[in-house]
Amino acid sequence: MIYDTIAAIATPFGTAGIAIIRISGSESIRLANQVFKGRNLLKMKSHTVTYGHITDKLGNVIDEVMVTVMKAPKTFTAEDTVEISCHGGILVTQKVLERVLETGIKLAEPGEFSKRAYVNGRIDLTQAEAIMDLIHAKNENAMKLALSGLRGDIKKGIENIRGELLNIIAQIEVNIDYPEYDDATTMGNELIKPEVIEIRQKLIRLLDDSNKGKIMREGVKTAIVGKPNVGKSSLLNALLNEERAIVTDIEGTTRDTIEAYINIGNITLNLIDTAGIRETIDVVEKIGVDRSKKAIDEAELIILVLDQSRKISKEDIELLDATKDKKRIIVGNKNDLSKAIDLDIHMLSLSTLTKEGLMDLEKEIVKVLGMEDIQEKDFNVISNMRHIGKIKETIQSLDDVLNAIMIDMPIDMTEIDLKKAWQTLGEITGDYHPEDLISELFSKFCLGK
Ligand SMILES: Nc1nc2c(c(=O)[nH]1)N(C=O)[C@@H](CNc1ccc(C(=O)N[C@@H](CCC(=O)O)C(=O)O)cc1)CN2
Ligand SMILES: Nc1nc2c(ncn2[C@@H]2O[C@H](COP(=O)(O)OP(=O)(O)OP(=O)(O)O)[C@@H](O)[C@H]2O)c(=O)[nH]1
Ligand SMILES: [Mg+2]
Repeated sequence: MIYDTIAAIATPFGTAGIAIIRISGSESIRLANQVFKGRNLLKMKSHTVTYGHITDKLGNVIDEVMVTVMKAPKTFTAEDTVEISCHGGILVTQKVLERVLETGIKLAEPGEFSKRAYVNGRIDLTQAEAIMDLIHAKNENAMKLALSGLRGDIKKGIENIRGELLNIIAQIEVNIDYPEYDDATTMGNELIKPEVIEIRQKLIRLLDDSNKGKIMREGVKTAIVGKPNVGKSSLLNALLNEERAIVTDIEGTTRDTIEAYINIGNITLNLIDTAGIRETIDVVEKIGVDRSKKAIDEAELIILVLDQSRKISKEDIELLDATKDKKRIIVGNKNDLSKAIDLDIHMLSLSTLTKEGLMDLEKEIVKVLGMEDIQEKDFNVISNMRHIGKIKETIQSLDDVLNAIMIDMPIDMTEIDLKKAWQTLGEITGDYHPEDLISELFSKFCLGK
C-alpha cells in the first residue's frame, strides 16, 4: 500500500550544505527508484549509498544527490527506509520532496517516524520521548539524561516494577479462579500488603530522585526581584555577560519582565529580570510591578537583590517576607560602595560593577538547587513531567489498595486498584495505551522525526 509510505524533510528549514529527505515504508525503495536516475535502488544492498540525480517526470534533473537504502527491519522505523541527501537550499529541498510526494508517498506528520519505531516495537514511549529530549537538550546534563532514557534505563526500571505488580495480580487471579488449588499461596489481603508497601516505596524513591532530573531536563525558572534601583538588571547583564537589559540610575527603569537563558554549571536557568517592586501611581509601572509579583509566584528560585549601600527600607522588608517560603538567595549588591545596610541576615555580598562575588553567587545557585555533586547514577532518573504525573497516579492507586486492605475489603476489590496501578505505569512505557495518548504525544514531535 502506497499510503503506508511516508516522507518528510528531516533537517531544519533553512539554507545549509545538505538536507535530508527521509522516506519510510514498504514501498519506499520502489517509489524512490521512480524519481532517481542512477543505479537501480531495488538492486542495492541494504545500508549502502549511491550517487545520482533526482529527475522530474520528463527526466529533467532537479538535483544531484546521494541516496541511502536501508532495508527492514534494522532501520530507525524498522521499515524499509530511503534517505535522499540533496543540496540544502530551501527551494531545492522543497522540489525534491514534492517530486517524492508525486509518486503517491504521503507527507509524514510530526513525529510519525518515531511513532512507527514505537508501533513497530523497536523502542518504547520513554525512548521516543528521550529522542525529543536529546534534540531539545540545552546543556550537557540534559543531554546525558536523554541518552540514558534512549538507552532504555527508564523503560527497564518501570518494566521491573510493573512485573512485580503483575506478579501479585497473577497470584490473586490464581486464587480467585482456583480457590481449591492448594499450591497457590493464599493471597489474603495481609499477605499482599508488604509487597504493595515495598512497591509504593520504590515509586516514592523514583519521585524523590526525579527532582534533580527535572532540573536537568527543564531548567529552573529563576526570578531576580527587589525594589527599584538595587541593580537587578545589572545582575542579569553580569550573569549573561551581555548588555541585555537597560540599566540607569532612574528608579523604575525596567518596566516589563525580561527573560534570558543561561547555563550555570550545566544547569539551565530561565532568568527573569523584573520591574522593581514599589507603590506607584504610574499606570505602566504598576502593570510591571504586578508582573513582578506574578514572577515571584511562578519562580522556582528567587534571587532577592538588596542594595547594601543603603539602609533597609519598607519595600525590602516586604519582599523578604513575600519570598520567605521560596527557595531563595539574598544578594547584597553594590559592595564596592560603603556599607549602610542595617539588617542581620545572611546575604551574598557582591558587586555587579566590579564583578566581585559573582562566582560565589553561581556556586550558591548550584548549591541551593542541590546540584553540586552530580554522578553518573543521577542521569538514570525520571525527569519528564508526564512520567512524574503517572507515577503519582500509580502511588494514589496503591494508596487505595492499602486502604482497601485496611478495611478488609474482599481481595477482588483490592485487585481492581492493583490493576489500575499496573495500567497507569504501562502508560509511561506505552505498553498500555489509550490511543489518544499516543496520537497526542507524537504530534508534539518535530517534522521529520
Ligand atoms: N542519516 C541518519 N542519521 C541519523 C538517523 C537517521 O535516521 N538517519 N537517526 C535517526 O534518528 C539517528 C540515529 N539513530 C538510529 C537509531 C536506530 C537505528 C537503527 O537502524 N536501528 C536498528 C538496527 C541497529 C543496528 O544496525 O544494529 C534496530 O535497532 O533494530 C538507526 C538510527 C541520528 N542519525
Ligand atoms: N556602585 C554600584 N552601582 C551599581 C551596582 N549595580 C548596579 N549599580 C547601579 O545602580 C543603578 C540601578 O541599576 P539597575 O540594574 O538599573 O537597577 P534595577 O534594580 O534593575 O532597577 P529597576 O529596573 O528600576 O527596578 C544603576 O545606576 C547601576 O549602574 C554595583 O554593584 N555598584
Ligand atoms: Mg531593572
